[in-house]
Amino acid sequence: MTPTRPVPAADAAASGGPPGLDIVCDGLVRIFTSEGVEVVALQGLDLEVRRGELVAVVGASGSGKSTLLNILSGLDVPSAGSASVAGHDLLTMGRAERLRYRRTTVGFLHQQATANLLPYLSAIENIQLPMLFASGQRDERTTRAREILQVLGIEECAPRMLGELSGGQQQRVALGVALANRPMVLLADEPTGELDSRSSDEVFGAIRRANEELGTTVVVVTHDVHVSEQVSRTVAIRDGRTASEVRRHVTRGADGGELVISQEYAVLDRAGRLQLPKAFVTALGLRDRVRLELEGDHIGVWPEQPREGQGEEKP
Ligand SMILES: Nc1ncnc2c1ncn2[C@@H]1O[C@H](COP(=O)(O)OP(=O)(O)OP(=O)(O)O)[C@@H](O)[C@H]1O
Repeated sequence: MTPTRPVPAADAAASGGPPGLDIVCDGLVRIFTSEGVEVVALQGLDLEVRRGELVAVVGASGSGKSTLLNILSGLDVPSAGSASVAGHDLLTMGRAERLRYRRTTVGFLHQQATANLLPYLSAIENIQLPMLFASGQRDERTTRAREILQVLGIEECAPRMLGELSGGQQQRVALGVALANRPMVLLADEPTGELDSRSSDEVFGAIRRANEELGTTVVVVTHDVHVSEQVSRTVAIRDGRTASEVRRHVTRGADGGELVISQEYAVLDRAGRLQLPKAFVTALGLRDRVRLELEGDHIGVWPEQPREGQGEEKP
């Protein structure tokens, strides 16, 4: 399900990142201070995304999803840890590199289409606008904008003003703006959050085509189960850490039809920590300490038992 395609031109020259990986976050920490109170939004988050992958990020409100996207987009800087995107070190890059990075390496799609669009420009003019800040001739910009409109399935919208477009069409034009400078990575924050299910399908279909036909690596934050179930990897964030992952692949069933197999994994960080799923913790009443036992090919986890003859352990 994860295609391998040509690297987008805008950042093909970027070097220094691990081969085949577009995003690498290691022990990422972001602490906000608000009115003297510290809020730890990310507490040692690890994440790797391969070139050309389409990954969904899910998690409860306040778990740190937007904080992660803001860091990956170059808008915000982490407090500690390391993060690199397409070979750019997000902690150490200077102002000029950060500006170039935000213009050409990453594209950002917001929940509200209007955040990416100017109402007094047509759809194609909106898509051409970010290209003015990168290199290229006028003809080249027009050709590329038309190609993008075609990939996103909205060629007929080229001359229309925003008021003449449906919500789903506006969001696809906004996606075109995010893709205008051929970014290596597209970051989308709840891109279907304000749309009905038909428009949501159209927008997510356009994101998939950008991933498959333009080779753009995509990270999409979503609460939309319909979206997260359509990607090969969904990463769940809990309390500022990547807690678990669902991987899906398509196989053939006994009747020859397509069968989607999905498997949930807990994420083990470099220090050996993992978060047990809440349902498992509740089912066995686990708390404070658990007993571990190494078996031949797995580890057993048991609730702590009072020691024989001693009853409850004293503090
Ligand atoms: N600028 C800020 N100042 C102080 N605290 C912040 C700031 N930005 C985020 N936070 C806090 O950091 C935590 C993570 O917030 P974040 O917006 O990343 O969560 P989220 O998973 O995107 O939530 P939602 O799904 O509601 O958008 C929250 O406790 C939030 O209140």
